Amino acid sequence: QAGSCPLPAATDSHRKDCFSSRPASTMAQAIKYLGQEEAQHIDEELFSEYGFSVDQLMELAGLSCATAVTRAYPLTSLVKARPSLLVICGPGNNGGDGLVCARHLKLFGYEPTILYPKRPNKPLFQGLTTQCQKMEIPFLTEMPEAKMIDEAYNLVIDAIFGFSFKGAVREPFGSILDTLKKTTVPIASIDIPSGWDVEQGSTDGLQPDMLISLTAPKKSASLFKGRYHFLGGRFVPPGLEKKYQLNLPQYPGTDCVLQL
Ligand SMILES: NC(=O)C1=CN([C@@H]2O[C@H](COP(=O)(O)OP(=O)(O)OC[C@H]3O[C@@H](n4cnc5c(N)ncnc54)[C@H](O)[C@@H]3O)[C@@H](O)[C@H]2O)[C@@H](O)CC1
Ligand SMILES: [K+]
Repeated sequence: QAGSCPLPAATDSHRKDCFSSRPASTMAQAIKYLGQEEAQHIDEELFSEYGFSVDQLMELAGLSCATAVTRAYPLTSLVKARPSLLVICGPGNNGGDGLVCARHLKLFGYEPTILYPKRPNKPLFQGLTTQCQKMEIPFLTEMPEAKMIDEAYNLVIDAIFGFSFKGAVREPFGSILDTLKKTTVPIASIDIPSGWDVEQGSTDGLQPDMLISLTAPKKSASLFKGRYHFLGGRFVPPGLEKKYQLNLPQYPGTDCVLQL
């Protein structure tokens, strides 16, 4: 995609935003797709060397995800009478991104419902859960059947596993993913389609309609076949971008997401 604007329907002002301050040599290089270990190293470095806290980056990541969802599925485009969404959160930081995303989507006028079956006993996740409860976001006690999900929700947000997922899926997430595979409603996956190998993907796994890659896409993202691939997590310091040769495209203006 050398020299082409990453925005879908680029206006002249968008083009200017995309290209005005980058030298031609940088624009020509493709964005890097990260391996699992590399993604984990970047993560560690952000917290150690660069002094960020998990809460900070999770807030920005979750806000990016909520913003990307509003771009791909604006309120006016939803087919059901109510702007209902199901957000499924896993046991790690990907699940935390899901909680933040749900809170912002509520503020943006959507009606999220959360399924959060394995909750870590840590103040960060307890706080994020309380924030959602105080925002009057309902929490389900069990995974609904596929038919019920198709009837009740416009979209499922998959925040189950991110770049630390490894091996065979353990319960209750195996059954949850099996049910999700039977749904027809669109799925928006945060960072990785859950259940996919971070580098190799999965031939019989979820096929999300949307993928929101955070920081930089992971290798499996090259196998994503859905309609919307967004980049979010606009928090990478230039020194870190350079060290890992991420070749990130320039986000337009003050936006926290861009469509790849
Ligand atoms: N550095 C970054 O770019 C940032 C990453 N964030 C998010 O953090 C995610 C990574 O978070 P984590 O490292 O906590 O890991 P994940 O959220 O990817 O998953 C780890 C959790 O899943 C469980 N798990 C792993 N394999 C499993 C299996 N086969 N069956 C069942 N459970 C399994 C682990 O026990 C652990 O509880 C990213 O994908 C992204 O969504 C953001 O929150 C903040 C910034
Ligand atoms: K995910």
